[in-house]
Amino acid sequence: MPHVVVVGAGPTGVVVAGLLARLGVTSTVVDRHAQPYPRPRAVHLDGEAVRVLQRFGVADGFAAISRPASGLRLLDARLRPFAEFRRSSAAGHHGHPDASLFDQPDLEALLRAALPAGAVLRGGTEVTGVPEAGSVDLRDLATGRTERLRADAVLGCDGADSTVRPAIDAGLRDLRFDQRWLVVDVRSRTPLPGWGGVDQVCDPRRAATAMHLTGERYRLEFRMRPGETRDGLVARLGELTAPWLGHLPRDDWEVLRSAAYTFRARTADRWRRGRVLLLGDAAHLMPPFIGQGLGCGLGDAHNLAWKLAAVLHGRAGDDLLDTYQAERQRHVVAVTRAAVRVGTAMTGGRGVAAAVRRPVAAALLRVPGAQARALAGITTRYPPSAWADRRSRRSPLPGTVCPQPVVEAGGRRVLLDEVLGDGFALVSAGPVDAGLRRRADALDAVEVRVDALAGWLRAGRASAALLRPDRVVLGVTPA
Ligand SMILES: O=C(O)/C=C/c1cccc(O)c1
Repeated sequence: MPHVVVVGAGPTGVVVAGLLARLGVTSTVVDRHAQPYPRPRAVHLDGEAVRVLQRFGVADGFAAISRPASGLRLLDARLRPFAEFRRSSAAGHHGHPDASLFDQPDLEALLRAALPAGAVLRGGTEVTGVPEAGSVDLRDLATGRTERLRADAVLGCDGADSTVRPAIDAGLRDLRFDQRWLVVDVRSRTPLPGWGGVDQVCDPRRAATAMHLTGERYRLEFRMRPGETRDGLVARLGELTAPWLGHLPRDDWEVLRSAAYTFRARTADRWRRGRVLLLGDAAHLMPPFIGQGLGCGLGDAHNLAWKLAAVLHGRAGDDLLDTYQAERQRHVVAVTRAAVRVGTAMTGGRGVAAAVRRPVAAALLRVPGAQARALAGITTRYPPSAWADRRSRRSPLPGTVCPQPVVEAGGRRVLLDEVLGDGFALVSAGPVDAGLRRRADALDAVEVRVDALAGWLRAGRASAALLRPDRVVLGVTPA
């Protein structure tokens, strides 16, 4: 059975290992840390990312540790909202709420507990070398013992300071954003007033972020000024947090974790050398202002797992792996630029510029469709030209992700992906042409009639769609 070494046991590493195990590829997941990383990290996933967690097998577990969020608001320096991006708590396009908030330690515990037997986690272990072909050198940090492990592929999921990235001679392209922020997780016994979403305070003197995570936990973030240190700001936490916590007796709330981060926008200039590939923060860094960093890592895992499994099982050539960076980098860079736009709105301009921003942004956001465009770049859409046949190109669906409605199966109502399984799928609400069926047969696709997809197919001028294992549309029968 093919075996992969995954470097980094954060959510992206654990999820890619789990997805590979479902596809018959075993893995060793190594991490320098013996325990999950304790500093404040990701807090938000959109519905598409939760759909990846569903594939991994923890959709219900995630629902239990998260809550749907109401969306994102921009506030002025006096905390008056001037723009709002609303999210519904109902299931959206992907069958899950469009925005969910959670505490990353809860997510890491959930993922690790659900890691399938084919994936073995080894904490307290570092990678000392990634030779080109077929193996990885490891060192146990407690004993110093070294070992060479067989690896048909190596996946660098080892974050911003990746050791795999330099091993494939990848550099980082600067997408022009560098700011120091203090990130603080707080527990408050008294519920804080709020609207259930994320508040971004657009104040060039001290931009800030505030949100309720789950239960008694809240996340607050503050831009650091030049010369400020983490310890200096932590000492002034009472003053910084006063707008949110100032009305509470001091022993009503406590700081759970705090850390200073440099929020950066970067993309690796290469994501792959041979069968050594980068995922998540090892491949891209984005500021957190639209909560998309971790979701992009999970998207990388979803995109790559089925391709790598096909290559390692000998069902596809290595050139299939070329499509990984081609598809993901373009999407992630668009998301990163959207995050930088929000960050610039929060922190840029002083005096007249800051005063003008409020009415201009409010007017712009009243234009129909402007809210969607303001966060444009977030919907996954891969360029289909490389793999869509001529007939399919008349439809806008190839390259987009199929929705996930609830369907009836075996007398139960379940989410569509549960019926489609882990491979290719042919979904229809009308005729399937012979060409698409031939393609589907060659890919061993399951065929399912899904009346709940009729509206989506009709809008896409199609009666049937062939889906990849990551539910991206490969081709259609034109209607
Ligand atoms: O766009 C949304 O609905 C949420 C954005 C978000 C989530 C978490 C953290 C953030 O800084 C923004």
